Amino acid sequence: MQMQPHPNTIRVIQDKFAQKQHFAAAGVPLPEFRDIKCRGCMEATARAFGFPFMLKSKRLAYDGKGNAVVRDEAAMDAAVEALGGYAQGLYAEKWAPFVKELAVMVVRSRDGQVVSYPVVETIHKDSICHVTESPAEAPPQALAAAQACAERAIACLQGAGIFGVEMFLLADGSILLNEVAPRPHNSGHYTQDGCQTSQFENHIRAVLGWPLGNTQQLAPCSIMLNLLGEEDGEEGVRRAHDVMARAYLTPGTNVHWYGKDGMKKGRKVGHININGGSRAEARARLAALDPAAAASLTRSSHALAAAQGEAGSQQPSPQVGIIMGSDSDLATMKAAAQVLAEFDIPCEITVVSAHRTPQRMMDYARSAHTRGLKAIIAGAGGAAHLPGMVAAMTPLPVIGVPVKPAGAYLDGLDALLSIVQMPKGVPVATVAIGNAANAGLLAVRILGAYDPALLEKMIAYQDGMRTMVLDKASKLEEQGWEAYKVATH
Ligand SMILES: Nc1cncn1[C@@H]1O[C@H](COP(=O)(O)O)[C@@H](O)[C@H]1O
Repeated sequence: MQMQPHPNTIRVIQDKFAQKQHFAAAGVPLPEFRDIKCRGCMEATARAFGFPFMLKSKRLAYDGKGNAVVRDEAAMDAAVEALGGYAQGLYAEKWAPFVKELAVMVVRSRDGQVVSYPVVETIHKDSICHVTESPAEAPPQALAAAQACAERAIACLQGAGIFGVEMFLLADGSILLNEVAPRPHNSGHYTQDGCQTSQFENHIRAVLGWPLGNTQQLAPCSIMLNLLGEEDGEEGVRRAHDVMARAYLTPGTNVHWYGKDGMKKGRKVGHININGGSRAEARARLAALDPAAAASLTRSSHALAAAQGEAGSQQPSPQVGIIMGSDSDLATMKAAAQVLAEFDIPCEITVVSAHRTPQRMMDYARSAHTRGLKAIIAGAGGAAHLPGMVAAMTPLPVIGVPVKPAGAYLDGLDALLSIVQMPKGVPVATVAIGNAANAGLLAVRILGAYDPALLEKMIAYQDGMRTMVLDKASKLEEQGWEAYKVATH
């Protein structure tokens, strides 16, 4: 016999205050909340929660609608009015100082079986979901807590179908449930191309009483980019089409265009799903479509690192990327890394070949600025196209190092000319053949222009160089040219 949904289900789900009371009774972690019926309730809430606190409409609230931040006493009446007055049905929630917003799609069968999808991070723009990334970048314990919280919340409801569970990740790694949407949800759109069974299929399966589908993610990282109208009318359509045109050129990418009538600023008109073989690859692909969206993920990574006390527990993020066409260039290129180490500048170093790994070069160049790099040092020998091609695809400064490979016929002149002869519009700062140390020093100067402490170190370095030359000059003058021995360095 198939179970029917409980007759109260719709009421409980649509009334968010009732829904939260229900979750609280089931022990789901929630921000503190209270019913708001009058001005006196608002004043009591302000005393209990302090400012700011959230005022929420019990019904019909989504995409930032039906929510108001109450920042101080003077803002109380305006917030109530903005949500339609006390008679509308309001409740207040204590402010949750979250590090990230997480979400889990949970599917519940008619007989109460609950299956969940991976935990995603959601990033909002003007209170509308803009980007999701799965799996969310968060400590494993926090991911497990979010998954358990979402499943527990949905298990205690009585409806069948798919539910979007939105949560807050706090700085101490704990989870609070924010909202539950009883329907396919934006934070589950990635499942269409990123998981074994999409949220839509699982919704139908659950409602019909069919077996629930496998929720496993197919790629190591899946990102969803919402296409939000950037402008009203034709200009908005043109801009959305520009993003889609780039998506069609980007591997691992699927475009979903809703074909809605008309275009309005801020309106959801489609979404793009991106799969990547790694988080870095998926983010690089996103950066090729929408650099600002990719930057929002980078900012979120930094916020998490800061919350975890990055200084003590983790490596600082690299400021300079050193790349080279082959590991055979390392003997030359390591001088750049040595200089950066001398100046305490964290760097990353790897092999990227313009000819042997062109896709890797594109991914690297396009994601570099979103990952927090400030400059790139690129070295190669022979037909050394790496620095120029990277410069074509990154807004960061690129310093080229012409390498003279062992046994080369042209003594590195081929590499020098390949790197230095860039067309107007795409600059590569080129150092002398084999002089990777100078590339390192130039990177230090670029960073130092905006970092007074680093600038001081550079001044000290130059002072040290001057003192060293003056010492040598006086020794040469003292000892005479016949006795003087040139120190090797
Ligand atoms: N131009 C280029 C593209 N891919 C590798 N190279 C360069 O080819 C030279 C020889 O590489 P290998 O030693 O791997 O044969 C290296 O200097 C390397 O930068």
